[in-house]
Amino acid sequence: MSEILRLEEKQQAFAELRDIKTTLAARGWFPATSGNLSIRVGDFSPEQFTFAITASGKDKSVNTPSDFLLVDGQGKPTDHTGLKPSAETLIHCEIYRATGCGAIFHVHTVFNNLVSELFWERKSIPVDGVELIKAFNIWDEEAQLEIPILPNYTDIPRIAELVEKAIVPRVPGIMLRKHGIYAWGANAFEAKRHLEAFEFLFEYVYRLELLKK
Ligand SMILES: CSC[C@@H](O)[C@@H](O)C(=O)COP(=O)(O)O
Ligand SMILES: [Zn+2]
Repeated sequence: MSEILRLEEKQQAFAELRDIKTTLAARGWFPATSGNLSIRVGDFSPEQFTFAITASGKDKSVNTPSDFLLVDGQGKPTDHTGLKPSAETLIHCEIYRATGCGAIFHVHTVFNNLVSELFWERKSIPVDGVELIKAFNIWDEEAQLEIPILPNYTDIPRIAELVEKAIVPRVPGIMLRKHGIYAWGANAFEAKRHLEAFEFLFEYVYRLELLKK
């Protein structure tokens, strides 16, 4: 990739990340510095790719000149920078490698944490026939989904190694138990639509469970 093209693509990815970060922060989806966002830049092969990701530990409700950096497929910074990539960068690496997607957004919310615990023994969150499933481009009438849940190990590489096997082809997301959702898409627009659909469905599933009791 030429240096000029790379710089342009990097700046475009950083600008897109800033916009989505601002929008999601306004909803309160990054409490206590939680959450991370990434957008892939340039060519992709499972062996080699680059993406822009949020720096670790930042207050994601504030925009600064040092919020994002570029990393490679191993999660290592590609530029000289004092910034540390997200502590969860290796999970992004594995999702990109397994899916070839273009953007990944991760948030912690009370509803996603609650349903991850409610359905932990099942290892997936069932969603039955809700219209918003169509946001995943699934058009079957009364479609049924199972959103996979992985354990929330402290050691991120231990989680990363489970990602590829856990991915369900038509479900663009993985939940970590009592932690949060990773949602992805072909680009930032699609990843945001998927993330919003997941969060709607988690609140629906949680409230339905309460009503059934
Ligand atoms: C501060 S609690 C959340 C973190 O432990 C982590 O799960 C998270 O989502 C944010 O980590 P970060 O390294 O800023 O990307
Ligand atoms: Zn997290």
